[in-house]
Amino acid sequence: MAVYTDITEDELKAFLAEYDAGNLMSYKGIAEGVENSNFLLHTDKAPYILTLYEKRVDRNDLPFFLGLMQHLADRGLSCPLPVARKDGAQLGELAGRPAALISFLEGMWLRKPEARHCRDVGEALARMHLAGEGFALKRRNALSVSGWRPLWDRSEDRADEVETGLKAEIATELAHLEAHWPQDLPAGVIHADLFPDNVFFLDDKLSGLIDFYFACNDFLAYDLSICLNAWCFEKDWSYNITKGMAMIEGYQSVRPLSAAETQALPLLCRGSAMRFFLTRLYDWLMTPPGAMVTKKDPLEYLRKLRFHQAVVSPAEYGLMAGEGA
Ligand SMILES: Nc1ncnc2c1ncn2[C@@H]1O[C@H](COP(=O)(O)OP(=O)(O)O)[C@@H](O)[C@H]1O
Ligand SMILES: N[C@@H](CCOP(=O)(O)O)C(=O)O
Repeated sequence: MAVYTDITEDELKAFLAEYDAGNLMSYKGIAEGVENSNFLLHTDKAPYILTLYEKRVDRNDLPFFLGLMQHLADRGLSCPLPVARKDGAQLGELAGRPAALISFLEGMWLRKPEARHCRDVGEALARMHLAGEGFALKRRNALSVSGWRPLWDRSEDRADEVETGLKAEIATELAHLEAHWPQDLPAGVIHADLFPDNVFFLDDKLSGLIDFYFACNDFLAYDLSICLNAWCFEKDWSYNITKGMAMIEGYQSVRPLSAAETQALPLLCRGSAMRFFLTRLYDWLMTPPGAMVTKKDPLEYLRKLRFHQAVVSPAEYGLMAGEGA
């Protein structure tokens, strides 16, 4: 559950008085999510999402996230929009936290995505990459290769509590990734967390993307590797090549991959598996018992990482022969 900060009706009414968003009729905390506190509000005008940004989100990054949603929506991408206050600001303060009112996006996330949904996600990801062009603000990816070691340093001593031998295995993999990480691939604004819970579908059609709070500038193909990891494995951690093929095909129908991106895909998939393994491991070890958040299993990403380590050709992800040439 992710409601870290509680709010009173009076506080909320005072916050809403700064907006032209109607009169409050009801509000409730949203259980899903990890990073921030989210509430669903109904006013006599519309439903809204209220997000209180918690300590892991740097206040200085908020203009990037909120500005990006606006930029993408202006270019036709379906995503939530920050609602401007009467004074024009997109950000206010509530219960001592930076807070924003966000438009409500209709739809639900898919618990059991199929290959055709993966195709839609690939296509939407590529559309997002194109729509991100020209966005003036920049944000470095703090969770790319240079960010992994500091994260690992904080967990490494206790890693074997999660699985015996983990400490040595991850140390070797991290050194490999640091030594071989690509230097020069097409880059731009990436979502960086486009997991199934961040993609909404309505009547079996993709209705929009949410949760831009890890968005940053990085290699575009790295974002695709994150989606392959998040969408194309089964519950037993086996890779579903039909889903992978559909996702890559959807992506390439909008933005074809270059030969360099295709060649880099296995390594990028290893890297993105490492990234989610490390953040999950850290949370797994550090979150106090009883915290109101559902911890995610780091071992899921260890199994995925091992799959990628055994990949010898990008074709194993479902790329057709000759693609990306
Ligand atoms: N704009 C939105 N429209 C509709 N529902 C939303 C919207 N933003 C968030 N939600 C709901 O809140 C949940 C948590 O939001 P999310 O942004 O993923 O949180 P976090 O950043 O804390 O992980 C989502 O799974 C969804 O149910
Ligand atoms: N997608 C990440 C965790 C971040 O969760 P979100 O609710 O912000 O999408 C993971 O699965 O480890």
